[in-house]
Amino acid sequence: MPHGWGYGADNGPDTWHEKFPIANGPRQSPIDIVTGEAQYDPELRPLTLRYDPSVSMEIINNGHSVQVTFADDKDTSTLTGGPITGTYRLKQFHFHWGSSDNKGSEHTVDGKLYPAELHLVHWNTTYPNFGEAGTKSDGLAVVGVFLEIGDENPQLQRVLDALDAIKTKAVQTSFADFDPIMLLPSTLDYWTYDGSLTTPPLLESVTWIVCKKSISVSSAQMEKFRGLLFSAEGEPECHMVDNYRPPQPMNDRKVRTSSK
Ligand SMILES: NS(=O)(=O)c1ccc(C(=O)NCC(=O)NCCc2c[nH]cn2)cc1
Ligand SMILES: [Cu+2]
Ligand SMILES: [Zn+2]
Repeated sequence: MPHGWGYGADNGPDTWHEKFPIANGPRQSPIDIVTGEAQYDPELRPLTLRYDPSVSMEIINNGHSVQVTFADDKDTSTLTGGPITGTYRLKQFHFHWGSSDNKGSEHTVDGKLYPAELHLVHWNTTYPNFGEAGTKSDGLAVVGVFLEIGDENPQLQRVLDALDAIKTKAVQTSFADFDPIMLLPSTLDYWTYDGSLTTPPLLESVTWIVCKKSISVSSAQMEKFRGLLFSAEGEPECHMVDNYRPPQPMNDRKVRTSSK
């Protein structure tokens, strides 16, 4: 996957518009969630996440994040309900994090940055595959979960224990029987808005569903994420940190919330 974008000074978020002009589009992500302006919508349904751990496949360092991929050729791991209609299939989850505990999330809440953010990426099964869905305004749905410094999170530990095997870019290893439901907070109240992928190609095809409740991560666990490298084996080491895009203009969008 030879391409130039990244999070450095010369290829970071402020340069992405050069190759991806949609970076200045009307429905870009992430955003700052202004809680006082979020509108309660009684028509929003509860999220229904039905995940089957047997379809987790690999864990990959793709040069931007650590990603766990799922077999998505059947309706085995799905998202329904919430703000979406129809069935969306889980394709992958990944994280964004900072070089220190005071930053790292992509979405912010009343200006607050969290140390990390988990993204569970789903695509609308009315389209034939993820690639096609990515070109449709209702093609993708990403569930975002904030990580907050606190107790060590045992559910995360299995992901973190795999990181030593995928330290450098483009390395992957098998990662079977992982149930991402274990990574979700206890209650699934959420904010939702129409947005985009937060990395190139920045496609404006994402219904964002950001959980109000965070999950815990210890500072020591955060250090494990920071041990990953953006760089490939044999290249000068560049630690994978601050792989987050800052909040983008809201323009004329509204954030709705599932609870008062
Ligand atoms: N942060 S986020 O908004 O949740 C998100 C951002 C990008 C993608 C994506 O799917 N992006 C193209 C792609 O196919 N990405 C994998 C292949 C790849 C790219 N670079 C290295 N491997 C999915 C979710
Ligand atoms: Cu890439
Ligand atoms: Zn992401």
